[in-house]
Amino acid sequence: MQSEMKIGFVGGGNMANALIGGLAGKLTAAKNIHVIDPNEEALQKLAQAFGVTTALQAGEALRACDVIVLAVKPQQMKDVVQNLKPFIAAQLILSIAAGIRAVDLSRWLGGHGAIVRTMPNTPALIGKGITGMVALPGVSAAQRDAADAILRAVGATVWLDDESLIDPVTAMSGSGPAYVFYFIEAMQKAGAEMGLTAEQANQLAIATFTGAAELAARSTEPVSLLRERVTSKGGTTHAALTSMEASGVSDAIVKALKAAAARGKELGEEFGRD
Ligand SMILES: NC(=O)C1=CN([C@@H]2O[C@H](COP(=O)(O)OP(=O)(O)OC[C@H]3O[C@@H](n4cnc5c(N)ncnc54)[C@H](O)[C@@H]3O)[C@@H](O)[C@H]2O)C=CC1
Ligand SMILES: O=C(O)[C@@H]1CCC=N1
Repeated sequence: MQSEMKIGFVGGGNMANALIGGLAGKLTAAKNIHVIDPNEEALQKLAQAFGVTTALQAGEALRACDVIVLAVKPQQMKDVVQNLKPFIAAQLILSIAAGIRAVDLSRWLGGHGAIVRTMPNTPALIGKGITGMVALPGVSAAQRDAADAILRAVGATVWLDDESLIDPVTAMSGSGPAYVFYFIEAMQKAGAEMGLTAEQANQLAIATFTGAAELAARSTEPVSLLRERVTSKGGTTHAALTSMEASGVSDAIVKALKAAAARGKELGEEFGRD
């Protein structure tokens, strides 16, 4: 059932598009979604695609919102939030920015307590996102439900007790779609180098990813067992996995995710000062 929730977006870029795609006309009517962005082209695209209302800067429409989603780059957050301050009263503030800590957002907003920090991902665009979320103690049960409803409109939600775990979530599912695309690109390249057409390589790589991921999602058994079932003794999979182990692929992936989490923490320290 559609709610009457009024949702403001500050920033109408990639991630706002992904979220609005799942919300407009579903959780709430498109007219209840208001987007602020200084980029006129971005606003036109959103208005045309979803029928949301837009403005180049914050105004009364933002003040009337129940929830305001902060969807600008971490580097811009402090300036953006300080300019929003005159328009913030009781609204729930929902940040999707990597790194930026809730306590810094609260300070920039003069001690605002109703803040939920989240980390969604781009599959939200097709309703298959997953979002890690954490609430400041000043968030009411109703506001927590509203935040959950917004992110559940575009996929699954995982609530965290400890804000520091948002950086690992960012490293896994926030940035994760890029690792999957990277792996698919490498498989496509291999297929093409071995003589398949680009179209065949594309079809084979993507169907393998979606099929294996669906199998893992539906299985009650550990993923390692599913892997072993593909790996015949002395066979082709064994040859590939032995080569990957020799190249340190698993260790490299663990190292890469830790680098992403460290960068998240660093962004918070770098752009959350004063
Ligand atoms: N792209 C992704 O996969 C994910 C991104 N995020 C987070 O989402 C946030 C936005 O990222 P993207 O959408 O990828 O970036 P983007 O660059 O596509 O969008 C940012 C938007 O903010 C707008 N903007 C700049 N100054 C503004 C201002 N003063 N007021 C309002 N809007 C302003 C820009 O014009 C742009 O349209 C970031 O903080 C990022 O960490 C979180 C999860 C996944
Ligand atoms: O790369 C980034 O910083 C953002 C956060 C997660 C996905 N994209």
